[in-house]
Amino acid sequence: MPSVLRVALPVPLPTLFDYLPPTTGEVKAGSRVLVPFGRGKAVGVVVETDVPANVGNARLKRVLRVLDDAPLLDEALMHTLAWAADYWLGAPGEAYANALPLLLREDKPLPETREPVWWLTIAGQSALDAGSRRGGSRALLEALSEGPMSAAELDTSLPDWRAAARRLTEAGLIERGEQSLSSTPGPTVVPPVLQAEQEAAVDAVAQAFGRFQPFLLDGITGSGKTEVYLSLIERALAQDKQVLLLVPEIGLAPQTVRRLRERLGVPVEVLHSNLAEGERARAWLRMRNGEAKVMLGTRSAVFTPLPHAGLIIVDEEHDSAYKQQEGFRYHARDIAMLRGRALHVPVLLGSATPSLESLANVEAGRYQPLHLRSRPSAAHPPQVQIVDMRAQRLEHGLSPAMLHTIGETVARGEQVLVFRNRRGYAPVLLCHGCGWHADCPRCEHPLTLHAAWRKLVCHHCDHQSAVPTSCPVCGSNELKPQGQGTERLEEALTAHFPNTPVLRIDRETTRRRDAFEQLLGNLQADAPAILVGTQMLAKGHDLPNLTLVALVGVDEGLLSVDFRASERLAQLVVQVAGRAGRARKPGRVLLQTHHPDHPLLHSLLARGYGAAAKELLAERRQTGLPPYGHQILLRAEAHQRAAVDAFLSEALHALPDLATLQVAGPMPAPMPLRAGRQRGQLLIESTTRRQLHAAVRPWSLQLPQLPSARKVRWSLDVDPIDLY
Ligand SMILES: Nc1ncnc2c1ncn2[C@@H]1O[C@H](COP(=O)(O)OP(=O)(O)OP(=O)(O)O)[C@@H](O)[C@H]1O
Ligand SMILES: [Zn+2]
Repeated sequence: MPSVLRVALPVPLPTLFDYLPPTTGEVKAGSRVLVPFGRGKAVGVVVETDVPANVGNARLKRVLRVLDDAPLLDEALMHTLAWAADYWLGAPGEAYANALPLLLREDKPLPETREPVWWLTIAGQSALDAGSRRGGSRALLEALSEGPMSAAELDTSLPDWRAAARRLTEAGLIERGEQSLSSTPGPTVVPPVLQAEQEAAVDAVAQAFGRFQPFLLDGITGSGKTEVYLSLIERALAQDKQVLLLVPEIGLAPQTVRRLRERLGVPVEVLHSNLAEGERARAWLRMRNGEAKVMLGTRSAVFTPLPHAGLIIVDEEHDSAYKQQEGFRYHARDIAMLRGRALHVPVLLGSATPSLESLANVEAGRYQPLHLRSRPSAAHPPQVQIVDMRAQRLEHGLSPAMLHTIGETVARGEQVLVFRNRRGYAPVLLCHGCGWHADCPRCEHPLTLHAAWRKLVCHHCDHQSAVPTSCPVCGSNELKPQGQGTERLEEALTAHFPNTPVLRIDRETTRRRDAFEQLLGNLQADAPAILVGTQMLAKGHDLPNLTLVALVGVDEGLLSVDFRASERLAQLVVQVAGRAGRARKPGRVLLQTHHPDHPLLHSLLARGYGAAAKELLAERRQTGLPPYGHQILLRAEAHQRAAVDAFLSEALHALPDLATLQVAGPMPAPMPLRAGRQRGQLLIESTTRRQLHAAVRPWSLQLPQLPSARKVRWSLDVDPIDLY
């Protein structure tokens, strides 16, 4: 057998591919290579070198070109990726592809790591003096008249600058060049003096520098977790080490970047899906080269190379955004742990509402707990009060008590957050004559009415249709919106409080880049306002004049069949409530419900998240559910129900019949039809992870060979967080 290179290619197949090495030169694991693949070419990552081939000589092809002289992915990262691909039972090639920004998965030279900057040309200066340009172009000329600016700077000061930059570059009025990052000013903000508990947390983590140790920083909302991160980042920087800070959402990034830049006085790299590909690749490479020290990013940033690793931080570690829901279905919190272990650095998870998984890890002694129990800048965390909605006359879903308190708050000149986790005007359009309601034809789920768009929209598959003027069944024209979405609440609150600005913040109003920041920027710090929004508003924002949080319509979470629904609801309630009273003014939280006696609400409100989480954990232990039991979910979908059933039953037959495995299904998915596809699943559980993997790993390789596998789309989800 000839010795070959084993290469990961970005295809959804459970294998690596063998290629003959190039005729000259040496290739190292972690380097990218261009190889012939199918009828074309592909860029892959060399996983192993000098291994005996798995296939016969005749079928082996030779690598076309080696793209990297030195490995792009270092040994520690390669090791983590191999482990992760095996654990999540993904296609290994997809795991390696996830680790690289898109631009680095192409057959192109590595981009320059210096940041592009724009400056005025002489012609540009004259155009500005002559006042010959208007609008965005003029704004950009004016901004650059002060001196060159980088993309990142322009992003913060002139959100819509890109189109103008293109026009002005073409007209020769501005020019693009590159500048290295050394010219960042030092810190501009003085850190607060840490409180004793913050200090203790910082010391504990700092003492673990240089070795792997997981920590869970369990600190109430507003307790200063971010200050703990900042102080630790400073300590790591003082030792010339790199830090990776993960946040769950892009929405949190701009605020946090600003806070980091002001405090640390070093360049802070950013990596999230809203960036241009070039910027993502540059940020990744600057960390890889060691030029940059701090990386702030969302889920996929967990793969950032850290040649001088000092610390990994996962903020809001309970957030489900850390789980990738397609392709390589990894969990970034778990990858962070793997990386910490491989790099010998501490990993700090932080949350006001830790996941039950992390709490169980503390209980088992695997994670060291750290606590922050008070708010340094406020007297008390806000109290949550229940508003019983039963038998109340509701005005667009708002009870009189709720409206009254909102009125009092804005009359004092303070701000209110009305939380409703549903976009649109109303979740259902119902015929008052016969009871018909508008359903998505592709999902058989109610369509959401969007009043401003005059459309019915499916929130599961995006199917859209016109709003009927009369009922298609009985012809009645009494079609009534049922229930409230944020759009309807905005309308109702605007009508009820005509003199107070009402701002809606949800996926629709924040579609544009930076819209979220701008909306919040429009809030005057000392003036009254009502914010209406979805969970985008649940976390990470500090609005000092916000003193009332009103939660409406969280009852769905109390009634859900998903075993994680209670945990999610508890987290959401506590996080949203945490937005109230963060500065000196005391905060209040009202929760409006039809189930005032629900046990979860009771323990949550009477004894707090920690106590509620303990009860939920006890239930999970009793029922053998995660984190005490372990699950792998096989999902399948097809246009025909019969194809789904056939595949799942063949899959079930192929599964070894072991006493250590419990199998549920085949069964329809909780949402049996979605976007016109029939969906089904098979849930495999075991009390030990090892046994579960030992059984499922060989089985997963059999699945593509099953006769019915070609007729369905299927996927395996290890530790699924959504069973739908
Ligand atoms: N030691 C301190 N002294 C004074 N103010 C502090 C101190 N630590 C934090 N703060 C302030 O308290 C507020 C909340 O802090 P921070 O944003 O770090 O909390 P957090 O725990 O990350 O919040 P959340 O989880 O709710 O987003 C901020 O305005 C911060 O500047
Ligand atoms: Zn649909």
